[in-house]
Amino acid sequence: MSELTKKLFTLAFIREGNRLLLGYKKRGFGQGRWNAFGGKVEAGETPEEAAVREVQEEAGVMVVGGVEKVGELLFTFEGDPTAMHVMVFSARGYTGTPTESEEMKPQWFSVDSLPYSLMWPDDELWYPIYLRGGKFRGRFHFQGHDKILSEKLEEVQTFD
Ligand SMILES: COc1nc(N)nc2c1ncn2[C@H]1C[C@H](O)[C@@H](COP(=O)(O)OP(=O)(O)OP(=O)(O)O)O1
Repeated sequence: MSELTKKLFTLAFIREGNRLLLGYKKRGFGQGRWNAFGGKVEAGETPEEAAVREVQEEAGVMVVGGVEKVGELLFTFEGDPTAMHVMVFSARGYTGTPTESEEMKPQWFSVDSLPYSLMWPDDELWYPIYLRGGKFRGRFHFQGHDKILSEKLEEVQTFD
């Protein structure tokens, strides 16, 4: 079996009570889907620093008080030797007004009516854990970008 190369990404949430800020991805990977904010971790950055930077670049708001890690996900795609290792964070606070960027169009959603049919198919499996304050670790193997062939998801207390 061939070796997988793992690339590190972030995904970060801005949440205010019962509403969650998502962005409509206008270009690139995941184009046409609503998602949290994130991208590649650059050389010399910690995942936390990358998460804060991506939120600022994509949603136009500044994270205040840092980010808390809430999840760790591994995505693999049939026929693709590169796995996406995604660290999921929740911002402790933010300042500023969400503003459309070249990559994302931000919009607030009620946590009770998230647009799951327009999001990645894995999201409706792990979002409920995040939304009730839990932490999780999961892996999802895709055929194309629409079909999950296999999955493993667990709620965890810590990430050590
Ligand atoms: C496969 O399922 C996925 N579900 C969810 N919810 N999010 C995913 C999934 N696969 C990837 N992602 C996330 C991880 C990252 O936040 C983005 C992809 O990052 P992107 O390619 O946009 O990285 P950037 O550094 O912003 O890229 P460019 O600046 O080169 O456009 O999707």
